[in-house]
Amino acid sequence: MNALAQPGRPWSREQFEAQLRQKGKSYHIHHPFNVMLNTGKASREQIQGWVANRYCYQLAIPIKDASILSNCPDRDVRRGWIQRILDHDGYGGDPGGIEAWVRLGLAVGLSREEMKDQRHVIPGVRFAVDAYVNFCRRQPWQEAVCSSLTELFASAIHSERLATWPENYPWIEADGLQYFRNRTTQSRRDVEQGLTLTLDHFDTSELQQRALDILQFKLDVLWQMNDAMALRYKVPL
Ligand SMILES: O=C(O)c1cc(C(=O)O)c2c(n1)C(=O)C(=O)c1cc(C(=O)O)[nH]c1-2
Repeated sequence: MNALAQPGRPWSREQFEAQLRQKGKSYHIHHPFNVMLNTGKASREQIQGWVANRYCYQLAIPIKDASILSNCPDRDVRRGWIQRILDHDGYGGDPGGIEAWVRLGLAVGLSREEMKDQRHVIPGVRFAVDAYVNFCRRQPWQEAVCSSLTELFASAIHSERLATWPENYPWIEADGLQYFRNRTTQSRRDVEQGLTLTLDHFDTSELQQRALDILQFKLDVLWQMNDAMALRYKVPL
C-alpha cells in the first residue's frame, strides 16, 4: 500500500487525484518505441507501422464507449459520454477522429485500403486492444470510466508529436497531423468528465486502490501495444 494511505481511511479528493496523476510515470510516453518516434529517430516504415497498428485502437474507442453507455443507467452521464462516440465516428459534416486517423495514414504513405483491412496489425496489439474493450464491456461502468484516465497524460503526448514531427519528418504532410490537434482539446474535456466521475465514485480506501489498479491495467494495455510494435519494427527494449 502507498505510504500516504492509512488502512480504512480514504484519501481526500486532492490526494486521490495526485495518486492517479503519479501513474503518469508508466505512461507509454516513456516507452522506447514512443521515445524513438518523438525524437526523430523513426524510419518511414516504423512510422507507417505505428499508424497502421494504432488504427486498431482508434476503431475500438467508440465501441468501448458504446459499451459504457449500454452499462450505464444514469442519463446525465450518458448525455456527456456520448460525445466521445461522436468525436471518433463523426456526425453531420464532421468526418470524426477515425477518418482523421485514416488521413494521418495517407499522409505517412499508407493506402486507405491497407489501413482499413488491418493487414499490418500485430497480434500483440490486437490482443491488448481487445483486453481493453472486453474490460469495458464486462466491468461496472464506473470502472470502465476509470480505465479511460490514461487520457490524463494523452494531451502531453499529442502536443509532443505536434512539436517534434514537422521538423523531424518534413515528408509527412502537415494536414495529416490534424488528429493530434483535435485531441489536445478533446482529451482535456474528456479528462475533466472522467476524473470527476472517478473521484466521486471511488470514495473508500479499497475503492481508491481499485481505481489505481484499473489505471495500471490500462497503462499496461498501452505499454504492451508499444512492446509488440517495438518487437516487430526492431526497436531495442
Ligand atoms: O496517442 C496516444 O498516445 C493516445 C493515448 C490514449 C490513451 O491514453 O488512452 C488515447 C488517445 N491517444 C486518443 O487519441 C484517444 O482518443 C483516446 C481515447 C481514450 C480512452 O481510453 O477513452 N484513450 C485515448
